[in-house]
Amino acid sequence: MNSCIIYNSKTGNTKKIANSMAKSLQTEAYSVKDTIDLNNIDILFLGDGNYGGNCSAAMQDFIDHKLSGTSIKHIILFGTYGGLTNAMQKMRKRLEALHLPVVPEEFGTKGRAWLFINMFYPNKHTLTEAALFAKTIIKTYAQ
Ligand SMILES: Cc1cc2nc3c(=O)[nH]c(=O)nc-3n(C[C@H](O)[C@H](O)[C@H](O)COP(=O)(O)O)c2cc1C
Repeated sequence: MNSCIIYNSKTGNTKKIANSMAKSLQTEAYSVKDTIDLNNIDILFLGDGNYGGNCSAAMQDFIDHKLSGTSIKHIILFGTYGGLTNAMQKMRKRLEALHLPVVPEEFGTKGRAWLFINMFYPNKHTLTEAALFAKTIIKTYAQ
């Protein structure tokens, strides 16, 4: 089964998580703004930050216009946030509204925001957790 990691990241936190997952799966992480060939992808990891309680406009556009009609079998959400996971919840609702195959498991973690908030996140520990999460997902769904 082929997997792919796609993220949006305005200040770099979600990108770090995406890259850690990619390293553990020996693949690459792509920005949502890249031109990505979604053919032959079975498992898609999709991640973003939380910006005012929602994911980015770029991610909203990607979900709404790029995923329907592909043969993706499982979509796994991940994200970073200052305090709340509501952007991930909105991503999930958006995917579900389009009947896209988002799985229950997700990975969310704190990301550095505004000066001293979550100053040391993501860190070595959370990056390792993200890598382990990605590996567990592949074991679960790549059958
Ligand atoms: C413009 C902006 C708005 C944000 N709004 C929220 C918010 O409403 N709730 C929250 O928990 N975090 C909020 N944050 C914090 C980010 O979600 C957090 O720093 C996240 O790790 C950013 O991901 P990124 O570095 O990949 O862009 C905001 C950050 C920015 C820059």
